[in-house]
Amino acid sequence: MLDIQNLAKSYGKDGDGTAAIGDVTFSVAEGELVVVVGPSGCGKTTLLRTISGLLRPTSGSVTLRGRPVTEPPAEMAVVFQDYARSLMPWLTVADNVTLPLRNKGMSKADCRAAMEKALASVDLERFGDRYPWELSGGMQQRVAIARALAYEPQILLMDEPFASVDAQTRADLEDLVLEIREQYGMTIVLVTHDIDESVYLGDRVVVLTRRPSTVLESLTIDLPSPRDQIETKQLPAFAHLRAHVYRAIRNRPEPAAADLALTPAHEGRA
Ligand SMILES: Nc1ncnc2c1ncn2[C@@H]1O[C@H](COP(=O)(O)OP(=O)(O)OP(=O)(O)O)[C@@H](O)[C@H]1O
Repeated sequence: MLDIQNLAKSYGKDGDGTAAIGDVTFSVAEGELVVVVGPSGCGKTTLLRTISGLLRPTSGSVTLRGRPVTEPPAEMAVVFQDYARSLMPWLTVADNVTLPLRNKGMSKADCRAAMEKALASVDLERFGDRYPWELSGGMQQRVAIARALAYEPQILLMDEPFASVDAQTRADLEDLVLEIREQYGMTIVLVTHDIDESVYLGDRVVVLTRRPSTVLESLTIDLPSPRDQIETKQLPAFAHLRAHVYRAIRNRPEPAAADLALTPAHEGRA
C-alpha cells in the first residue's frame, strides 16, 4: 500500500544542512501496523513528515497505492505528539473533531454523525461541548485521535503519539490504537523511541540506525493477538524480541548461543 524507496532528507538550503535520513526503504502492506523505532534524533519525525507529504524528500520517493506522495494525501491522517499545539483551544472538542470534515466538504449531518462515532470510539462521547484545555493530557490526545478517526483515513500516521502522557495513560492509549485498528481496519505507521511500545503494538518493527538513518532491520512481530499489557509482556517471546530490538538500537551484538544459557530469564529465548 505504502512504498518508501531510497528516501533521503537533508535540511538547509538545497539540502546542504543536517542529513536526517540517509537512505530508507520499506513498504507497508494494507491493514498492517508498522512501528518505526530508532535512537534519539535519528530522523523519525523527519521520516514521518516526509511520508505524509508535509516535507519534500531530498531524493527517493514515497508512493501510496501506486501514486507518488507530493502533498498530504486525502486518504491519510496524521496524529502528532504535541496535542496541545494540534488542537484549537478556542473550539470545543466537537468542533475540533469536525473541522477537517467541514474542510473536506461533508454535510453538517454527516459531520455530526462521524464526530459522534469517533468520540465514542475514544470514550469521549460526553465531552463534545467541552474545550480542550478543560481536559487532561491523555483526554486531549484522545480528541486528536478522534479527529483523525472521524476523517476515516485509509492510513493513519502517528508521531510519538503518547510521549507527552503518563505511563498508565500511555498503556491505555496503546490499547486504544489496537482497538481502533480492529474496529476501522486501517493501515497504521507509528513512530516511537520506546522499544517496549514498538514490540507491543507492531505487526512489524522497522529499526533505524543513527542519523543519517538507514533501515537496520525489519522485524516481524509474531506475538499472539489480541495483545494484553500484562499477558503479552510476560511472554518469553516478548522479552526476546525487545532484547533483540534493544541490541540493534544500541549496536550491541546478539549473545552467542552458548551464552544464552547464562542470560537472565527475562532476556532468554522463547
Ligand atoms: N526543521 C529542521 N531544520 C533543521 N534541522 C532539523 C529540522 N528538524 C529536524 N532537524 C534535525 O534533523 C535531525 C533529525 O531530527 P528528527 O526530529 O527527525 O529526529 P527524531 O528521531 O524524531 O528525534 P527524537 O528522537 O528527538 O524525537 C536532528 O539532528 C534535528 O536536529
